[in-house]
Amino acid sequence: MAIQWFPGHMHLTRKAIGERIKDIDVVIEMLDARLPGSSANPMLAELIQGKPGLKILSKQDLADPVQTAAWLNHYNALPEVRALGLDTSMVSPAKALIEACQQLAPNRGGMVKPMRVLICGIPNVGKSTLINTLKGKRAAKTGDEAGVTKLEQRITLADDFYLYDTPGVLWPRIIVEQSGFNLAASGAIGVNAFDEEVVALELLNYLIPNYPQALETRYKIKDVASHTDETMLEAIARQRGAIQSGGRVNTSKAAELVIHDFRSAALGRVTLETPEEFAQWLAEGKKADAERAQRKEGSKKAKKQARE
Ligand SMILES: Nc1nc2c(ncn2[C@@H]2O[C@H](COP(=O)(O)OP(=O)(O)OP(=O)(O)O)[C@@H](O)[C@H]2O)c(=O)[nH]1
Repeated sequence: MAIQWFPGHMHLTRKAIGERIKDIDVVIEMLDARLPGSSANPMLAELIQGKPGLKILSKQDLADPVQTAAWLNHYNALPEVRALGLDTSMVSPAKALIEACQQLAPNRGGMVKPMRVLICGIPNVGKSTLINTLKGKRAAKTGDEAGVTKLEQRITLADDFYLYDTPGVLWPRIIVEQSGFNLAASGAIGVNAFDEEVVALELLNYLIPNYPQALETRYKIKDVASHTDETMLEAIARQRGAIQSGGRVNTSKAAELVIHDFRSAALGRVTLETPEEFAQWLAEGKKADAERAQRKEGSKKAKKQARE
């Protein structure tokens, strides 16, 4: 799925992270618990230069708790990585966050230096919400520290614990096609950048085998398993009275409804990818990407030869 990126912003963000990273002890990456793999930024690994990482699965109140546990286990099994699930219902997430960072970077010159933590995440993942909760009364915003860009803010979480917000936006180049659909369904991508009907069909394609009960309960449609994504979208349109003049079903309206119901958890708590599924999509995506690059290189060579 083609998505409009903003290379200018990206460049500034990469530069700012590059400048800041040498002073950082731990990098927090916020991920959407409904799509942890797709909301991750593969480029981050190369930017953070092997610093320990804390993955925060945000919006866990909207995600399938079984899958959130599976993703947390998956990340916690990786070296130099810890993972935490959070949502806005946690009154005081700072304690868990500080503890996890201290476990990841216990020896910083005998604890004399303060802990410096950088927080990153794709748009809409809940970064501002978490930062505002963390700020509470201890808010300290500084833009005048050497090397701190104007956009960057520093939050003092404890006397010896500083949290730096990444300036700008860090978008990945999406090589997993399914990730584009899942990001669009989650609300991370502006509505003008994708076709709602295509995204709703992909969503239904995942929900029919994985969350049939959720569809049956929400839309009062029996025998969900007998439906394809297209017949399901039509059935939802009919069920909800989304009918155009002439009696044709309004699948565009139904698509809007399905996406809204997923985002608001009216369908219940749903996760769109398991660690195993995402690993497989990623392997396929990388293979297709390499083949594309090879074809491009081949056609470049052929054009060059034709010119000579
Ligand atoms: N249900 C639920 N909604 C959340 C949670 N955290 C954030 N949200 C909602 O998600 C939306 C995006 O949250 P923000 O905090 O603005 O996300 P952001 O990552 O700062 O987004 P940008 O400002 O685009 O970078 C808002 O509507 C929040 O209310 C959560 O834990 N649970």
